[in-house]
Amino acid sequence: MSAAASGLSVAAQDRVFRPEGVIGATVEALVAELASTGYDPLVTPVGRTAGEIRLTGAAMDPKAVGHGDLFVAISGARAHGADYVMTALDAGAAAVLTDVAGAEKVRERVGYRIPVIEVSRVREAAGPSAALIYGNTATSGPALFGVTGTNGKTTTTYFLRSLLDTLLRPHQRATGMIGTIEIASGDATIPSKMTTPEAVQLHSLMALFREADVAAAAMEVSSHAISYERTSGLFYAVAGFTNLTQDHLDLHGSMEEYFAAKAALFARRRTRSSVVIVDDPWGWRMAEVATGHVVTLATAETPDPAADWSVTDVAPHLLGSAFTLRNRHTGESIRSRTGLPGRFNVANAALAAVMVLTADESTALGVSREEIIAALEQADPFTISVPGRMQVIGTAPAAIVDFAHNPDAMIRTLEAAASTSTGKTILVIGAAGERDSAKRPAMGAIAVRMADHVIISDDDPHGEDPAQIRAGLLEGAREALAAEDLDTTLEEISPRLDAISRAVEVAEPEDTIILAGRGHEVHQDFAGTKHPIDDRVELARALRRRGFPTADDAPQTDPDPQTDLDPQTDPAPNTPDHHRLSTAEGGDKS
Ligand SMILES: CC(=O)N[C@H]1[C@@H](OP(=O)(O)OP(=O)(O)OC[C@H]2O[C@@H](n3ccc(=O)[nH]c3=O)[C@H](O)[C@@H]2O)O[C@H](CO)[C@@H](O)[C@@H]1O[C@H](C)C(=O)N[C@@H](C)C(=O)N[C@H](CCC(=O)O)C(=O)O
Ligand SMILES: Nc1ncnc2c1ncn2[C@@H]1O[C@H](COP(=O)(O)OP(=O)(O)OP(=O)(O)O)[C@@H](O)[C@H]1O
Repeated sequence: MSAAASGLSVAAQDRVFRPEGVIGATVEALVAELASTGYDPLVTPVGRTAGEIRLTGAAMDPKAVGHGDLFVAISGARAHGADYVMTALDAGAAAVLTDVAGAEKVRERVGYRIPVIEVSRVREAAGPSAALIYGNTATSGPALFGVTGTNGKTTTTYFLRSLLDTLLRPHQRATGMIGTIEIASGDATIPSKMTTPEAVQLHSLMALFREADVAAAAMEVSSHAISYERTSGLFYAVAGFTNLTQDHLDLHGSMEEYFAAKAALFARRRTRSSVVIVDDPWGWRMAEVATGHVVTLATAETPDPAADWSVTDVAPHLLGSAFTLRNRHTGESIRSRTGLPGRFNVANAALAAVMVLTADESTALGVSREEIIAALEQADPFTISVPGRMQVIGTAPAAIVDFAHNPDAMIRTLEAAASTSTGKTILVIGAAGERDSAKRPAMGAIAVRMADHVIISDDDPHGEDPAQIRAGLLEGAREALAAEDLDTTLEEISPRLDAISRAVEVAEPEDTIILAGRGHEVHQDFAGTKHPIDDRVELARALRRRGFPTADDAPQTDPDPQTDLDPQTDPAPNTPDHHRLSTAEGGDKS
């Protein structure tokens, strides 16, 4: 089943993408579990048999509640979930887990019609509660591979799943994936709302995976998810770290706190093994604070010889690169490749490879080391297309849609363009509103330093004035232009559709066009109104208009250019566009 095709709302898809044979737990058992793990629960029972009520699911969004669910009502930034208890009750909620304020609200709204379990740390208690209901333990499976880091999570997760699939398919075992773009259990998929879902959904997915005989799953773990306790009660076979650079400082405050949030994933109680890229000091620090089995990986051009694994002999291979993985201790040497452009994709592929090689030592994946090496060397698991990640839309000029929306990702992407382009690099860039505004001038400066023609346009303004966001980027760009004697062409063009047309208009066949920042996204959010626009579709259309060739798998376009963007306040539920959807709930890519 593809719930994505079913036309259901996103919350409804969460509700149907559930395991069927959940034995569940009684309210009494849940209260005992929470008491024994230090949550000090207070229960408001409804009659003498309340403890016997069996909970067979859990949900945090009242619209995702199903019959027999524990409704977890949290106090959010804008509302308290308990304000919506009536919706949950109508949908069949069997008990509520909430805090003291929530318990009061439940009493006010529905009296004593439903048992209420009151704890002080609801988000933290949600994980173990859902784990008990869905029967998840540290060893219940599937083998989980978690990836965190500022950039590269989505790509590495796709690489991991592709490698796991190559290994497990011959054994008739399925794989799963949880991340920014989609959630997949074998062949069934639903679009994602968040990079890392709430704990209640994660635990439901683990049970669903087991029902679908999913032996291993790859998942992205955002720093938000760690800070908001979404991964509570989950246990990873291997956790991987890509890198740490400036982003999300509006949530974490400082790089130190951002680092600390990520570091929590690499604790022994969360993961059996950790694989850490140590190309910079943050990586080495992560390897130092990680507890349990820690494996280090160096992927830089001059790899740190102290790392356990290193990447060497990187050479061009089609649009991507071939590379060798060497183990310092065993002398093992594995030649593999990735079809995705950019040196950073070698790092992502190497991380996926070493995570699976590491799991082989500690987890019963059921495949031999020889099979893993054969897959890496011969099956090309990293030559896949990842939606909106260095996605090649045109060939002459090279025309790429990428998700780079922070300074480091921009540098990496523009470096990749410079290394393959013989002509000029034309960049379209914007920045999201209401998110980490400190990074805008830095992004503007990087743009004019590294591209030849920069078009500053809009990303998702959210509630902010788009002109003010562009001004932040322009400020950094103009300062760099003035101070560094650059001869970059700088333009400001809004709306984005015009910026895309302009980029193609000024391009020659030997040039490279990069549309950065929006990747797979298909709507722009202007103050809560969704304007449909897909960079991949619009770029393909503009290229065809000028008679330029498009890549074999570029989106097909109709002959009429998309012009007026229809305001759409309730986006299509099946768009692979969590940022736009999640914006309606208060968050997105920042
Ligand atoms: C900033 C943040 O993380 N916000 C999360 C937070 O929202 P909030 O505090 O604003 O909650 P709220 O809107 O006040 O609602 C509280 C409760 O009332 C319920 N409610 C609320 C309003 C309503 O009309 N009806 C209703 O039922 C909500 O379902 C919720 O249970 O709690 C909500 C419920 O769990 C989350 O869904 C929401 O994540 C939103 C979707 C989000 O987008 N967060 C972003 C920042 C995020 O987590 N991003 C990372 C990736 C970042 C990256 O790497 O790019 C991610 O993992 O996705
Ligand atoms: N290893 C890497 N190092 C630096 N930049 C990278 C790396 N991998 C990808 N990027 C850049 O970051 C962008 C986002 O990549 P990806 O979606 O894989 O990362 P992510 O961590 O999931 O991002 P987000 O958290 O914003 O969803 C890419 O489009 C590319 O420009």
